[in-house]
This record gives sequence, C-alpha cells and structure tokens, in this order.
Amino acid sequence: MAEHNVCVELVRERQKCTFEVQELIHLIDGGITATEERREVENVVCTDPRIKDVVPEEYLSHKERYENAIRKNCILQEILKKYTEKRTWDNFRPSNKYRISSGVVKDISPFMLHTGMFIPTLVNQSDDEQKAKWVPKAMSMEIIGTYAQTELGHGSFIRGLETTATYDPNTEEFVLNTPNLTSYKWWPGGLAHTANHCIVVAQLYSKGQHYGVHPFFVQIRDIETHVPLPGIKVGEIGPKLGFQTANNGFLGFENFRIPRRNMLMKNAQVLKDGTYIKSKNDKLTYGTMVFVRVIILFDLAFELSRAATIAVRYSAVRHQSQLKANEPELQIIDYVTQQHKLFIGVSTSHVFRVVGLWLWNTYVKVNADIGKGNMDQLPELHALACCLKAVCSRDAAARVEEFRLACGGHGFMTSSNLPIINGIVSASITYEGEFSVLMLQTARFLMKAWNGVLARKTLTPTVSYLSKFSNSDRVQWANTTAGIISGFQAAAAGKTKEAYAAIQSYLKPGTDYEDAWNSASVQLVSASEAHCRAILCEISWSEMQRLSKTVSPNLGKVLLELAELYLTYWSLEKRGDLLMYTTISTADIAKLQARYEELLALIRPNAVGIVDGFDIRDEILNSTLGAYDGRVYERLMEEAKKSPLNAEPVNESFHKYIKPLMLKAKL
Ligand SMILES: CCCCCCCCCCCCCCCCC/C=C/C(=O)SCCNC(=O)CCNC(=O)[C@H](O)C(C)(C)COP(=O)(O)OP(=O)(O)OC[C@H]1O[C@@H](n2cnc3c(N)ncnc32)[C@H](O)[C@@H]1OP(=O)(O)O
Ligand SMILES: Cc1cc2nc3c(=O)[nH]c(=O)nc-3n(C[C@H](O)[C@H](O)[C@H](O)COP(=O)(O)OP(=O)(O)OC[C@H]3O[C@@H](n4cnc5c(N)ncnc54)[C@H](O)[C@@H]3O)c2cc1C
Repeated sequence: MAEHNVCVELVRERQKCTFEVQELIHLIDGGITATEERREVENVVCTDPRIKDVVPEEYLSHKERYENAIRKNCILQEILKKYTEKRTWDNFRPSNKYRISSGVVKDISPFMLHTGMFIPTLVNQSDDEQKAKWVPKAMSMEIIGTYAQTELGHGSFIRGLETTATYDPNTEEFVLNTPNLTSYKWWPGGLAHTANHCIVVAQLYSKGQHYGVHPFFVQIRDIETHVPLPGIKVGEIGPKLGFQTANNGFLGFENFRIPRRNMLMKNAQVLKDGTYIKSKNDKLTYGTMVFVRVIILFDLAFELSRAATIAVRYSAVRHQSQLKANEPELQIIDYVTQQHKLFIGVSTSHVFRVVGLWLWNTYVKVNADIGKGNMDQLPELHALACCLKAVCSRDAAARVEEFRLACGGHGFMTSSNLPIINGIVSASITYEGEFSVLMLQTARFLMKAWNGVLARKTLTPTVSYLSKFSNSDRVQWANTTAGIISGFQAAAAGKTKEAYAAIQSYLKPGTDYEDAWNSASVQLVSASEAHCRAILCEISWSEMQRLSKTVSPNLGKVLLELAELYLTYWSLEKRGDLLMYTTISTADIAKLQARYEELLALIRPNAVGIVDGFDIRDEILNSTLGAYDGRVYERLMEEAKKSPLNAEPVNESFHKYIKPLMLKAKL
C-alpha cells in the first residue's frame, strides 16, 4: 500500500514493528498464493466503479438499501464467476476469500443464506441424483435459495416446528401447509424478496404416521416473473438491530404441492407408495447447522480482525490528555488501560482462527467417517461445535463492543463501522442455535462423559482430561502456559462434577430427571463454558506454538506473545475458578498480573503491524477511523458532509415547526 499521505503516527508505528508484516499476512491467508489470489479478487471487486456508493448506504431508506445491496451483490456474483469456476463443494475450505462481500455492502448480503446454508444443505442432504439436478443450478445462481427452518412460534426447539408436509400417494406429491400463525416460517435470510427456492424444514406425515422434521426443496416464486406461486404467502419481517440488508422473510403455505422427489433423500426416504425409510441417524437432518456452527468461527475471527484494525489504528492516531504536565498529549494507545481493551481482542481473532481451523479439520474427518457409515464421533463433534459457536460468538460481541468503547465518541458513529460490525456479531449469539440452548447441548455430552468417568471408561479425546482431574480436589498450580491449561481443565472437571452432583441432589423421589436438569442448568452452562475455555486455551496454545515454528523467529515471538496474552488474560478473568479448583495462591495471581502487563508492553510496539497483518483493504474495513492512512479527522468530516441534512443550510422543518413554536412562545 502507498505510504504517501499516511499520518505521521502510523508511519512511526510501522517503523517500530519488529517483524515482517507480509509474513504474517501470508500465514493468515495460508500461503503466498492464497494472499495473491485473495488480493486479486479484492482488487477487481473494490475498484469496480459500480460498487462505489454515492450516498452511504445508511442514509438510504430501508427499501433503497435492500435494492442497492441486491444490485451490488449481483455485480459481485458476476465478477466472482471468473474466480470461482473451479470452486466445488469438494474443494471448499474456509478462507479469507469470502470477506469480499463486506467490500460490497457494509451490512449483510441478501445472498448469504444461498451460499452459507442452501448450497451446503443441497450438497449434504440430497441423494446423488438430486445433487446432480440441483447443485449446479444453485452454484451458478440459476436458482437462488435460502434455509427456512425457524418459525414464528419455534426456533430452538426444532421438534416443535409446525409446518406440515403430508404425502399424497395418489399424485406422488407432498402437500405443504402452515396450520397456524405460529407455524409461519420467520427469519430466513433472503427469503423475503430475493430467493425463488428454499429448503423448508417441515413435519413429515405419510400413511397417517408422523415421522418428525425433514428437509424439502421448494420453489416459492416463478422463475421468470418472480411472482410468489399460488399457495405461497411470502414477505419481509421488518427492520432489526442489524442485518438490515439480509432480507429476512416470512413464509406460509396453503395446500402447496411439491413432487415426492423434492424431499431431500440422502438420509431418509419416502417411497412412491408412501413407505417411510428411516435414516441411519435422525440427527443427520441437523447436519447443515453443524457445518455453519463450525464456519461461524472464521466469520467471528474476521469480524474481530476488522474491529481490531479500526480500534488499534485509531488509538495510535488519537491523542488525548497529558500523562505528565508540560508533555505532549499521549497517543491513547499508550495508556495501559487502552492496551488492556485492545490487545485481548487482537489476540482473540488469532485464537478463533486457529481453533476454527482445528475444528474444521475435525469436522472434515468426522463427516468423512459418517459418509462411511461410522457415526461414533458425531456426538463429540456436535458438543464441540455447540460450545465453541456459543462461547466464541458471545466473546466476539463483547470484544467488538470493547473496541467500540475504546474509540470513545467517534466509535459511536456509524461511519466508524463499529456499530454495524457490532450488529453483525451480536446476531451470531442467537442465530444458528441460541447461546444457552447450545451450551446445554454440550452439557448433555459432559454429563454423559462424567458417567463414563464414574464407570472408569475411556473417554473421547476432547473430554479425556475429565478422568485425569476427577479425583483430586485442588490441582497443583504452576505459573506456566502448561500450568494454565491444566488449571482450566481442572476448573472444567470440577464444574462438571458439581453440575452432575447438583442434578443428583435435585433428583429427590418424585422428581423427574428433566426437572432436576432444569434446576441445575445454571451450573450446567457454567460447566460447558469452563470446558470450552479449556479447549480454546489448549488448542490455541498448541496451534500457535506449532505455527510459530514455521515462521521467522521475530514473527514467531509475536505469535507466542499473543497466545500467552490470551491465556493470561483468561486466567486473571477466571481467577475465582482457579482459586477453587487449583492450588493457585494470591502470590501466583500477582505474578500472572505482572506477566500480563509485561505482555501488553511487549505487544505495544507491534500493535499496528499486527493489525496491518490482517491485511484488510479500506473498502472492506469501511471505517472513517481505521483506514490505512490514519486520516481520521479528515474522513470523519468528509463523511459528515455526505449527510443529506447538510445539503441545505436551513431545513424546511424550521419554517414548518420550529418558527411557529418560537412565535407562539413570544405571545
Ligand atoms: C462451494 C460453495 C459452498 C459455499 C459454502 C460456504 C460459505 C460460507 C459462508 C458461511 C456464512 C455463514 C452463514 C451463516 C448464516 C446464518 C443465518 C442464520 C441461520 C439460522 O439460524 S438457521 C436456524 C438454526 N436453528 C438452530 O440452530 C436451532 C437450534 N436448535 C437445535 O439445534 C436443536 O433443536 C437442539 C440441539 C436444541 C435439540 O434438538 P432436539 O430437541 O430435536 O433434539 P433431541 O432432543 O431430539 O435430541 C437430542 C439428541 O440429539 C443430539 N443432537 C442434537 N442436535 C444434533 C446435531 N446437530 N448433530 C448431532 N447430534 C445432535 C443431542 O446431543 C442429543 O443427543 P443425546 O445423545 O440424546 O444427548
Ligand atoms: C439475524 C438472524 C438471522 C436468522 N436467520 C435465519 C435463517 O436464515 N433461517 C432460519 O431458519 N432461522 C434464522 N434465524 C432464526 C434463529 O435460528 C433463531 O432465532 C434461533 O435459533 C433462536 O431461536 P428462537 O428465536 O426461537 O429463540 P427462543 O428459543 O425462543 O429463545 C428465547 C429464550 O429462551 C431460552 N430457551 C429456549 N429454549 C430453551 C431451553 N431448552 N433451555 C433453556 N433456555 C431455553 C433461550 O436461551 C433464550 O434466552 C435467524 C435469527 C437471527 C437473529
């Protein structure tokens, strides 16, 4: 990037950097070629004049904003075709490439569900014949789809969904119906006015029997005219906290008929005469959700890297207050409280990325085994994906909010982009499985694992530590990274044991297990969180250590500092747990605190270099505060001038309302 016009603070910060930023960029992308390919696509898209907005999207009406998002995303799809010719499901790997959508619209693409859930469901839940028929059309965007599962009355409890698909053997069709107001599909992205097809998750009935929820491929609009087909009631659900351009919709069916072969039949089937063939495992219907929960970690890492870039660069540019009399005002990044706000967010982005890659590799392996009929590892994958999605989304939202606060008043400006990123990340705590609901899924797995501990069984890899720490009351503490990881495992084992005991204590005669579970559920969520933190610490440390050996010593040192900061930060945050479950002393905690402050100081000179290492183009950052050149004040003013209210010196409301009010006051 050109160095001219860069503010003096950022020039100085970049000179201070002790490692090669390019090397970090390549590491994050997964190699030089990956960086080159990403940059090429970004360059083509971001320099296309059709992509640039004359009026910033936040000034547009709700309707205009959607139309603009569609217009620009269609241009994006057209451009991407050239670069995604070789893209197939088989070679799909999560990468930084798909970040380009943020360079097109600031908020969410109305096509997100097409790529993120419609295609993955077609790929994973259709049989070979269905796949051959639908997937190429979806990949080329000949048809546009979404994933319609949630209803007005039910989101978390999938078994409670009310939409029905009743098989009619006379015509060999399913008849879809929305029996009540609460059975309307509600929320699917792109459903309102974008998609012409969707996956509908509905209760299957055949030969008078109920077989639970199944996915169906449903055309909802005419391909030529886009008019909703007869029997389809579809529309938009209205403005939200964020996701303004996601085009979330509602959908109802009135005796809407689809061919029998539109039930996705990889796992379960309905034969022509209505005979139902059961799936090997009925939870395979939930497969797309597992996939997306895994992918969400990359999304969170990326959104955190955007927020971090904005807040760190701004903190280097911004001067405020004097630390010592008669000395210049400090760059706010030099206040240690500011470093405390910033650096954990920077390190968390790296942690989510490397743990995300580990989870992705686990997903690929388990999925391959499932393909061969071996479901043994599905429960462990599900438990991992649930707690990691839940904890990481909640942590990411907290970190983005902290970045916003770290930018003071200017962080509250939409033009900083922090409020929009905030909305995007906050939504992920709820969608694809609400936080507590997913944490309780992991808790189910932990309770089963604890039964295994009591029965002296060999546990699966991610919970094997439970056996190690099951007997000792307080585990020996050591002020090392290995000691911290053991400490987190001891806390997780202790909390799992206590949650298990709490259920037993609530299980008085006459009490159902489910009621005892509900009574103990605060402790169960706490056990899940502790388990997840133990995994985040163990995997991130081992992965960052491994990566540090693959790069130059200078960069390796920085990676280890970031990883150690993460462990130390969370040890201090969770000191209460460590005091309960390990022999940690107040002196040990003081040492951890001192090391934490030392790490902040070590990271400080490299802070701007580290966020430069995320290599996020200005068009993708979309921020007055975070641009590469640091011209914060100029950009704030330039953006303010774009306000339609500034187009005229006196707004007509003065003559209409304010002046009469003033005149009345005179009387
Ligand atoms: C080449 C091109 C491709 C491109 C693709 C890539 C592009 C990348 C872009 C990605 C961008 C990401 C897009 C994100 C968009 C998001 C927008 C939002 C979408 C949505 O929100 S969709 C709706 C999501 N809804 C939910 O998540 C609902 C949450 N609820 C549930 O999951 C479940 O109902 C439940 C888990 C709470 C419980 O279900 P249920 O009551 O039915 O369960 P049971 O009691 O019957 O059974 C419990 C046992 O089953 C196990 N279980 C549950 N779920 C699963 C699962 N998924 N897998 C495996 N096992 C599961 C439980 O553990 C229980 O087992 P046990 O042995 O009895 O304990
Ligand atoms: C931005 C956004 C985009 C979305 N996109 C889609 C989409 O494309 N397609 C789609 O199908 N859906 C979509 N959804 C819906 C989303 O998946 C659901 O909102 C989510 O699964 C939560 O379900 P719910 O809204 O029914 O919440 P509820 O389940 O009603 O949750 C409300 C409260 O009840 C609690 N609760 C519920 N059940 C339990 C329990 N068993 N134990 C303890 N506490 C419980 C929860 O913890 C929460 O505090 C989207 C949602 C959002 C916000």
